[in-house]
Amino acid sequence: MKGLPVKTTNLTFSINENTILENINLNINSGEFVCILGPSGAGKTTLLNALSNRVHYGDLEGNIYYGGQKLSKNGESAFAFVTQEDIMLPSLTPRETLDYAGRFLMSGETTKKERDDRVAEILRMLRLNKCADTLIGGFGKKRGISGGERKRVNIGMSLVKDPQILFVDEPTSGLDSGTAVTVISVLKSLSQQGLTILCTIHQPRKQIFDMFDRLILLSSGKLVYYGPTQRSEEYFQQYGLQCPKGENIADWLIDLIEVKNVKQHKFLKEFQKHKKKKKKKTRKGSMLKTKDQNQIIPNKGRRKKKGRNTRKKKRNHHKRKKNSKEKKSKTQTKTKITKKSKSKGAHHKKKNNKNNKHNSTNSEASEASESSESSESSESSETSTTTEMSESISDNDKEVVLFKLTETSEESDFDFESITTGRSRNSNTKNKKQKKKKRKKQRKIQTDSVGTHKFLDFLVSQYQKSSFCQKYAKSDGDKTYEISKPVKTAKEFSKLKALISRGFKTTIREKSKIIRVVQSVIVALFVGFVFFDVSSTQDGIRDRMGLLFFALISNTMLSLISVLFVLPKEKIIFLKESQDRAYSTKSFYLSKVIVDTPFEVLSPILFTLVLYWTAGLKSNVDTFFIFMLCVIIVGNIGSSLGFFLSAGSRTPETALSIAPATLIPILMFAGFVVDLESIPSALSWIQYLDPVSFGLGALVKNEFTDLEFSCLDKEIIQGICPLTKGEDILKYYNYEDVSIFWNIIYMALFIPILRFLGYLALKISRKKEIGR
Ligand SMILES: Nc1ncnc2c1ncn2[C@@H]1O[C@H](COP(=O)(O)OP(=O)(O)OP(=O)(O)O)[C@@H](O)[C@H]1O
Repeated sequence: MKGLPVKTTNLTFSINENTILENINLNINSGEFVCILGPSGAGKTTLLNALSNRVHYGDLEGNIYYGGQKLSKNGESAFAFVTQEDIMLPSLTPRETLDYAGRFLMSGETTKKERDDRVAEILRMLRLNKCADTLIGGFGKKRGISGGERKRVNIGMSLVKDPQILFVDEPTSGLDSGTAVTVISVLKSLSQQGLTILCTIHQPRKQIFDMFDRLILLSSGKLVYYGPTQRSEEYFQQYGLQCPKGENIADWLIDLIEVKNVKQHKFLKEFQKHKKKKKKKTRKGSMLKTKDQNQIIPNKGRRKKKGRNTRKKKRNHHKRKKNSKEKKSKTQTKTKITKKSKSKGAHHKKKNNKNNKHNSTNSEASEASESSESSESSESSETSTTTEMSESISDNDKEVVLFKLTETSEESDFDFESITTGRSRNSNTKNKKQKKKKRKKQRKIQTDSVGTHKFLDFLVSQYQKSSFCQKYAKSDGDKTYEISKPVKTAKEFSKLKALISRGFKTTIREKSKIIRVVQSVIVALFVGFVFFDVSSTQDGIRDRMGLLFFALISNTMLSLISVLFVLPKEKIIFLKESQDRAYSTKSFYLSKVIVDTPFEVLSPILFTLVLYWTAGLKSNVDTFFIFMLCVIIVGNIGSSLGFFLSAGSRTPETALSIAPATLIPILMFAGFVVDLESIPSALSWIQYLDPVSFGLGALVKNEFTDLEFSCLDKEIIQGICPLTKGEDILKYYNYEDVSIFWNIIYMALFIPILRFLGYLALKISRKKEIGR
């Protein structure tokens, strides 16, 4: 396996001015196993989608390079995406699933033997040999292979085309911890074989977390950390943020960066403590020792704080005196240092720049420089950390705000100490009312995310300046890779053949269409016995018309419903495979029509054979075949309508709920329920959009022509039997001028029209869902 490196520069993604990803710089080497971690809504999936060219909405800015190149037209063949949902056909086995994926995605020149070998290799790599020939199951069918095995089949489907980068969305979701470990270890072994793998993950246990080479830590679309997974803990330690012993580092990291986390004050407290500790130590001696002019900034801040701290002064006169003295001395010191450090600061800056240059050209040296920074922090560790913080303060207003949080708190009641300890600073105040008021305010502050946002901004800007960022996110990175040539997949006709073969296999195994055939026989038997040997009396006229109407409507409904229960689910698979450019919409749609049609011919034939003779309709060969033809056409209209509704609906549920709304006008305007002559002229045009109205016209004319009727005694009115000739009946019901031939043609025209509309709906749906 040959992996490809991925590099992003200032990747920013926004939807309607809402920034989802902000300035993401990454440099992922080939063969690395990278984990994207962050709280819910952090932008993990969006980042994965952006990297895999799956965002077809919003504004994507910045650059993405795959193997040093921007994405070319055919470049997508270099990567594969494993969706969070295991979308696959339940009535296929893992081996068949991978084989069909191979027929769509592998090179058109691949022989069957090569494809079989590749499938066998993937089954072995993913440890799926045991269940290779078991039906996948699930998805409304009986249970088949396990959840972990399904996940691995899902991964396997992406591997058939031999990608260089694999994007995996939440591979462990819905799996128990043991199965999750198995899935991740399979991915790890793939990355060890050279494949670059990026995956989003939710709350991984330690064992899983440790398997990743690199960690992308996101919060609110911002990069908080990108670097080696194993060094993430060490990175945050330098800010006094320490994962408690025994706590899962991944959980701790998510808690740390979650903006709305009310527990966040815990980290602020840690951070505050750390800052104060460093400040104290720095104050003791580092001020004069340091050569960096930036270090005077905290003192500047402190000076301001003291100037503003009027309440404290009132409370403690003695303290105020001391403070005033300190202030004086600090101001003097500041002046001294500013003068002294002007030249030395410039020198130091130069030195830093030099180091940075060195870092970017030599990764080993960069490591050294980075560890020198860490050792700086261990040697005079406190000094170094304070330096980093003060740099951030002086360089960026945002951080100044962060540092001011405690200072301004005394004015604005933003009191970290009281937040973190839960005790009021004015604990000596005896006024209970005041205390109560204060506690109320504190509770409000705890849930306020302003502070945590600033805390996050601090972490983000701190990361931007860190050597980790220079080394892992912004460096030139891996140069040892080879870009595979885009794969030219099989011809569309071969894919159509594969789709038809898959369609017949799944239709027969799922028995959906078999059920449709059986249903039509049962319905025909039932209706045949209700109308058994329909009479030729006056009552028989209405019965015959009812029977003809019912034959048409029942076939429309049965075929419509049989499609609605199957196609929307297959549409999900179609959309998934279209993302991978497996085949064209035309091929999929055509294969569905080809697989559906034989069942939609067989069912009406069996229906007619059973019903026609049971009910005792006109015994004439022509009449029989015209009846059969009309029922076949109407059955196919029902399935075409089902295709249209399924293709145009987003979910199977929507398609099912729209179906009755389309059937009601078909029933109303067919000409049996309501006399079409009596319909208001404003609505009467609808009958021409009702295929059943044409069908009923053809069948009534077909049945009643040349048929003789008699009267029972009770039906004779004033000694006359009103309707004895079929022609009189046709005249009475306004079917006299109907042409059987043209009515059948008009009715049959609905099939191509609805099929075409279905195709358009599917194309539009594909465009909407996947952007092409
Ligand atoms: N199409 C969209 N339109 C509007 N907002 C969107 C869209 N897609 C994502 N977002 C928003 O972008 C943010 C990031 O979403 P994303 O799904 O990438 O987060 P996530 O980290 O993967 O979350 P989770 O772990 O819960 O899946 C969310 O606030 C989400 O509401």
